[in-house]
Amino acid sequence: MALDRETAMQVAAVLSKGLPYIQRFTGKTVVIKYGGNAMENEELKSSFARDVVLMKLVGINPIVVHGGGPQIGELLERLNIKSNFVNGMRVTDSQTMDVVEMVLGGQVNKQIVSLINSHGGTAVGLTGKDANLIRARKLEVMNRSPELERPEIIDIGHVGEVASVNVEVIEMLTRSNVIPVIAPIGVGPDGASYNINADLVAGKVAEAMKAEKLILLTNVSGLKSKEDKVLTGLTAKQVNDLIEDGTIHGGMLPKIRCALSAVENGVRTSHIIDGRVAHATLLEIFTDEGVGTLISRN
Ligand SMILES: Nc1ncnc2c1ncn2[C@@H]1O[C@H](COP(=O)(O)OP(=O)(O)O)[C@@H](O)[C@H]1O
Ligand SMILES: CC(=O)N[C@@H](CCC(=O)OP(=O)(O)O)C(=O)O
Repeated sequence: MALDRETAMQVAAVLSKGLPYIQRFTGKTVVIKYGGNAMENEELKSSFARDVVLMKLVGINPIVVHGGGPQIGELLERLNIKSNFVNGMRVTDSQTMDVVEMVLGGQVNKQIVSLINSHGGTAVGLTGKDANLIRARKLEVMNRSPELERPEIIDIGHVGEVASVNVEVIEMLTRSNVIPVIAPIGVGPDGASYNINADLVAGKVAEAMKAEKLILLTNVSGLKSKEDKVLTGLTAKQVNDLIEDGTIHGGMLPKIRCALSAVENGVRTSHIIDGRVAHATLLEIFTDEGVGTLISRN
């Protein structure tokens, strides 16, 4: 479609403004966690896929780790299977694990792969089981209720944490210009599947790949204070205080913990941003208008 001269000039100006950012980030790895809550509608999903394709074309290595909590919840409900969360983690019995694997490894993963490919990228979908990409161990959750004499372990079933990431497989894909799209399912020593919170997987992949950025796309405008203000530039101590007084709870707990851990373990910056804003990823990378909460090493 031909543009009028004024619009064409604007496009040229915008592209030119992106140059310093492209120079800064080309050759760098950016891990993007695409949360199930940020997959609100087709338009948003499409704009996310276009952003990822554009990043790859200007020499950035995007790695997508996706969630799908609401999508798992929907199918569980249709199947009349009850689901509970402890500390932001889904209690996962064997039946629930089957549903998690179907929804994350099948439905959600392939949808994202297809979208990226339909916009001209080359995406390949994997779960942590492919080439032992994500080795997992059972996650132990402690009940520290003051009513107990001593903390007790709560068994939340087939829920895992990341034991290791097979960096070579990711590098092999990115070297071949492929965009890896990873579903957060880990494999145990005995070959069993583990349901892992997608933020945890994204954080560990970012650490293992020594990523420049970890971007966590969610459905809020950032980490918020009690007064509902978006907070940025937080220290580990401030974050712990906010957890203790209950300001940070639910799904934000694993998110903020892995954002902190990532910057403490070699990732330059972590960002918790609003995935409901169209082109949120581009705004974060190619402008100074980064939206949301920034967590950096210093
Ligand atoms: N202090 C906080 N600031 C912002 N969101 C918070 C906070 N504490 C809890 N939350 C909740 O965390 C949710 C984001 O986590 P989650 O639902 O797991 O999203 P995602 O699917 O993107 O991982 C928000 O929608 C919000 O309800
Ligand atoms: C253990 C655990 O809670 N796993 C998550 C995995 C998906 C996920 O993390 O999805 P979002 O990022 O969309 O929340 C779950 O079962 O919902």
